[in-house]
Amino acid sequence: MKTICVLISGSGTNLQALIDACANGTIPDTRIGLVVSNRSAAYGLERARIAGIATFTQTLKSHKDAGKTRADFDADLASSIRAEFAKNTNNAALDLIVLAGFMHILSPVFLAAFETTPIINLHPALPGQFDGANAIGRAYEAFQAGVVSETGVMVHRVIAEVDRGDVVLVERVPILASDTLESLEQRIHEVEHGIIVRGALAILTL
Ligand SMILES: Nc1nc2c(c(=O)[nH]1)N[C@@H](CN(C=O)c1ccc(C(=O)N[C@@H](CCC(=O)O)C(=O)O)cc1)CN2
Ligand SMILES: NCC(=O)N[C@@H]1O[C@H](COP(=O)([O-])[O-])[C@@H](O)[C@H]1O
Repeated sequence: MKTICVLISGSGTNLQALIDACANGTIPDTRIGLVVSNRSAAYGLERARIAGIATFTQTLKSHKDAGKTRADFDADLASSIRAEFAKNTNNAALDLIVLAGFMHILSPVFLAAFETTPIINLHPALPGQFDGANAIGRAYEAFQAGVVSETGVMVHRVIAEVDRGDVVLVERVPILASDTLESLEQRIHEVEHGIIVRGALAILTL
């Protein structure tokens, strides 16, 4: 049995895709041992609770209010993940960390704490294009400006440089002249829900 940890910040539709894939065997012999959010209002936390998955929340605001730095946040996040994961999985091995819409840039402090655990991220852009937040909106604007003719979604390994880790999987997504930002977002989200499952499976079966 493989055991994974999923980090989220929002609605958790990609988390739900992973929950469903583990439940229906698309990702065989695998369970999600812990869901972690940096936002207490993330609906993905409710999705986890409905699925009977342990959750943990740590917000940057709470650390800043306590006079702590981003480095403190990342160090505390790493140690909390290890402790909460062990507590909720009976000390299972942590086989994979998946960033599923996790909107916090992880520092080398965090990455060093998990140097033997693969960490992957879902990013709604093609490699080398639109790194960072709001990638879909920037791709849409670039299309309107005639700079790009398509966009995509990738799953990549997480390194210190944001969205520049080795690509695990990538899928191109067309942008249509008739597209609104909302229709493009919908098309991209549908691709995300598949590629995040295939990306996790690719790493778990190495
Ligand atoms: N070290 C890494 N950390 C993260 C990566 C990565 O590749 N390396 N991927 C991101 C996910 N992501 C894009 O895929 C991303 C998310 C958020 C941001 C960002 O600018 N975050 C701001 C806060 C934004 C907010 O709270 O709304 C910040 O961290 O200050 C950039 C890229 C996850 N982390
Ligand atoms: N840089 C990463 C990034 O921008 N991720 C974005 O966060 C959303 C999370 O949705 P979800 O909470 O419904 O899974 C995803 O749709 C993805 O586009």
